[in-house]
Parts: sequence; structure tokens; C-alpha cells
Amino acid sequence: MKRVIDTKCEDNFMKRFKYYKSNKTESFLDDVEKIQYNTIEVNNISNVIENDPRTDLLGLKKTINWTTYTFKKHPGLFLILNPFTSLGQRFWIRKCLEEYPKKPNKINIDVERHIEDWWSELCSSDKWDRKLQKKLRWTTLGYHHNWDTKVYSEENRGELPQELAELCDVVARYLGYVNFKAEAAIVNYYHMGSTLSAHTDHSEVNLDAPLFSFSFGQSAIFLIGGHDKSHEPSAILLNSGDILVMSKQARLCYHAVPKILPASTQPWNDHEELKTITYNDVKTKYINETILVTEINKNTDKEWTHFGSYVQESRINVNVRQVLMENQKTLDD
Ligand SMILES: O=C(O)CCC(=O)C(=O)O
Ligand SMILES: [Fe+2]
Repeated sequence: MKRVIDTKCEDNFMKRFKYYKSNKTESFLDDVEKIQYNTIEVNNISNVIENDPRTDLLGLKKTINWTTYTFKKHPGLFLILNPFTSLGQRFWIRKCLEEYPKKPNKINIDVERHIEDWWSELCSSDKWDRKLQKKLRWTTLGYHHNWDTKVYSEENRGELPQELAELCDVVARYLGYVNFKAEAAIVNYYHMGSTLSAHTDHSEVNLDAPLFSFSFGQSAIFLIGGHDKSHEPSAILLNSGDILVMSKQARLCYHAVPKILPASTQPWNDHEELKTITYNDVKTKYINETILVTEINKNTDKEWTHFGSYVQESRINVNVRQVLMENQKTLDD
């Protein structure tokens, strides 16, 4: 009698997760590179559209200079290789540390104690509070992700930072998603031993809208598989500044972060590129241009070194989603 092996039940995702989690850096970096060569084809879409005049203001290079990959094995997945300037990376890293964890935004530490302003509290103690530094694992913005019920609600909604809405609008338009609206974000903070286990992001009402994921600081191995865990995932190396976009079939695929790796370069410290930007009367959609110019330009000074020390040993990921359908104003519509 023939034996039927039910491969569907096999958790091939978990096998790869464990492999990347446990291996020493050097032994599998070649492996990751190879997977990239096998699965990615260059698809420079920046030629087809004009540069968005807002790129400078948001710390981005001109779109003509962006390098974008699509994946043969993962239709709908895009990787834009660090399109940020050095000053731009500093601006976004600073936002994620100094502003986004502030109240009324939510942070993982809330269940333990109320912290009005995490970054100020770190800075105000006589000695740098490393324990408090490492305690921050996530911040939620806009519609707050509910980690228990996984359901968004109007009662649990805050403001999505305007500069983040503007950034997503530029990246979404570049990929042809002209109606995307950033409504919810999770900022994940990883330290060298941190991992994020396999999951899908399916809480949003609108699952046709893409999901934008920005990485800063230390690097990571990102695994992406299929719609169930039987699919063997691909491993993608994400470096500081890289943008991953999950759309179409890739939007609901299992993904995970099994490993944080030391960054091989520090694109946030490229002094050649730390040139300040000038006021240009650019039309913006969500945020005033003068605010952006001032806030970008303040990142060349000494004060930035504190943020630099943080990302020297941590990774930050900003994960942005549209929650509502195009014709909805609230979840109750
Ligand atoms: O850190 C990452 O690259 C992924 C984060 C993620 O998947 C999530 O927040 O849902
Ligand atoms: Fe996710």
C-alpha cells in the first residue's frame, strides 16, 4: 500500500525560523545572499514617473535613484533599497525614539507603569537607564493595534503623525498606489537577541491596501513564506533605510524576523550626505513644509549622538497600514 505523506501539515516556516535564529552570522549570510539572487529581479520603476517634489523634505533621495526589487517567488512583494539620505535616516530614527513613544501614543511598558515621555525619562536620569532603554519593544500610532483581540476600534484611535502619512503617500504613489492612506502604525524596537515570530497581519478592514515597512539601525533577516506555514520561506536581508512593501498576494503571507544582525555600514552616519535642505515652496499633502525643513536640518548637531548610540545596538521597524476601505471615514461607516 502506498503511504501518503501529508506535507501540508509540516511547519516548514518554523524549521527555517529556527535555523536562522540559531545560526552564527557568518555561516548563513552567504545563504541569504544566494536566496536573493535566485528570487529577485530588478525592476526599476522610478523611470516611469517624475520625481515627487516632496522627496527632499522627507529625507529621501530622488526617485530616479531608487533601486527596487520584486520577487519571482513572492508576487506583490517589493524591496526598495535604502532610498533615504543620511540626514533622512537620522530624522526618522529620531522621530521613532524621541516623539513616537510619547503619550497619547501607546507603548508596551503601559501595562507596567505610565511613562509620559520615554525618551525624556531616559535622558533625565543621572545615569543613562539601560534597563528602561531595552524595555521599549513597541509603540502604536493612529488606530492602535490591539495585541489581544487583534481588532481595531474607534475608541482606540489616535493621530497618525503627519510626516509619516506624507512619507507613505510618496512611497505608495511611486508604486502606483495613489489612494493609499496611512491610518495605523506599529513601531517595533529590536535588540540584538530579539525575534518576531511567524504571523500574518490581517486585522485591517482593507486588506487590498499594501503594507509599508521601514527599517532603521541594525540589520535583520526577514522571512516571508506563503498563506500557510507549510511553505518554505525566503530569507531577505533588511538593512537600515530599506523599505519592504507587502501588497497583493504577499499582503497576507506569513512573515517573521528570526535574527538581528550587526549592520555592515552605518548609512545614518555618512557625513558627505549630511547636507541640510532648503525651503523650496513644495506642495505637501499632510504636513507643513517649514516644519519638515526645520526638523530635518536639526539632525546634524551634537545632540544626535544619543540617537546614534541607540541604533548602534538596536533595530527599529516602522510598519504602516491602511485600515479603512476607500469609502469609509470611520470603522462604523
Ligand atoms: O520588523 C519587521 O521587519 C517586521 C515587523 C512586522 O511584521 C509587524 O510589525 O507586523
Ligand atoms: Fe507583520
